[in-house]
Amino acid sequence: MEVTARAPGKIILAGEHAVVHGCTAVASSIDLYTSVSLRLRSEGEGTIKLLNDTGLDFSWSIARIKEVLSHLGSPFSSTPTSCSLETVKSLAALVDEKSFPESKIGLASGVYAFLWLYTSILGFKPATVIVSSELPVGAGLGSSAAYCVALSAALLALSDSVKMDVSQKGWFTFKAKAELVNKWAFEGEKIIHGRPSGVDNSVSTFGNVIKFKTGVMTRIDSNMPLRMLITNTKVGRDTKALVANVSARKLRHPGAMSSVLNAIEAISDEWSTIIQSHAVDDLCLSANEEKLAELMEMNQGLLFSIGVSHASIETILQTAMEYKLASKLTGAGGGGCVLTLLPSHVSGAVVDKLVEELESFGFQCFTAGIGGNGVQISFGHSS
Ligand SMILES: Nc1ncnc2c1ncn2[C@@H]1O[C@H](COP(=O)(O)OP(=O)(O)O)[C@@H](O)[C@H]1O
Ligand SMILES: C[C@@](O)(CCOP(=O)(O)O)CC(=O)O
Ligand SMILES: [Mg+2]
Repeated sequence: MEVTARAPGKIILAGEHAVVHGCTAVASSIDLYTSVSLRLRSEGEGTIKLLNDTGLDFSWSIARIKEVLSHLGSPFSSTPTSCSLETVKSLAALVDEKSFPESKIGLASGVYAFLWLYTSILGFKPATVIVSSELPVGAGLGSSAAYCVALSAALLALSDSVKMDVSQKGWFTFKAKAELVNKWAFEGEKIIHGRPSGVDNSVSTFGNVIKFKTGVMTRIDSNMPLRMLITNTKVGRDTKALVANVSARKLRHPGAMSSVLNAIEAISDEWSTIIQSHAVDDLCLSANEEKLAELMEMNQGLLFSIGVSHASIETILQTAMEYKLASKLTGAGGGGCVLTLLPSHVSGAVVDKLVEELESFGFQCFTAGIGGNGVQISFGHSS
């Protein structure tokens, strides 16, 4: 029995970090996916195997995994449950038994999340799991959420508690279980991020453009053609550390930080109003695009003030400014990706020139479809 699940990455248009502290963010799915193929194997082959296009290749015997985790009473697929610190330590011990390549040590938390989601949802069934991704990992495009969402969807599709019609052909949305997928993915994100807001797993599960505040997601019908250039600084960073640094700054300067976070929330609210409005003509559209550009500049300034920008991000902002284009970091910052708004009047030739200049610094530029599908599954399909 085999299933493949694919889940999209995301861009945060406004409100990253502030959303962790209860303020509104606006985010959109993008058409770059992480895919997870899960094949259950016969009981004779007593291992759980994880193959990953990031270069990881691990296999654990079922007997060893049971020894460490069976006291937890899994599977409990219908009850998304947090992984305790003590259990994370046990998972780390399982991973430490394998020779983990030093250069990939940042991926260890992804493997802990895998072991937690796998055993909680499927128990101790032998299987091979293959992960592949079109998303840069650790670059602000929500690779961690896409990974947790795709993993949760594939595991739930083959779990005993979910009865699926496995004869369905092609990709389809997992509507009936999307809420459950989202909740499990959030538990995986907690292992990777420490304190996720839930915006990334929600937009990856449900797709489209969303507004998100204190765990509540509202779908937004965007009536604006949104074009963004995405530039990857290729500077590695870790969301968990950046989120923790912002929380520490908030503890040191509660009054100032609360004003900054509220200002970011006002920007998110204005973003959502503008993109839902109908521009009656080109003049009105470009006025709206100018407002969004200003909001991006302000959001970036506020993100700088909470300590999550980076010299590489500033270089991109300045370069795009020479073309009168506004940018902001997206995701946790500290490196990772930057969004540059491409208003409708900007020609392909101008974009090409900007891309050439940015790539001459060693950055990588691309565009992506904004606001498409959420998680989808397909039976008997290999990615
Ligand atoms: N394809 C994947 N395989 C294994 N782990 C992954 C994968 N994608 C993401 N991760 C996990 O997510 C982490 C990166 O997440 P994060 O720092 O939140 O950045 P982002 O979500 O912006 O890419 C990685 O270090 C790893 O633990
Ligand atoms: C910084 C934050 O707002 C977004 C993090 O996104 P990413 O992991 O950098 O793609 C954290 C969160 O909302 O959980
Ligand atoms: Mg992440």
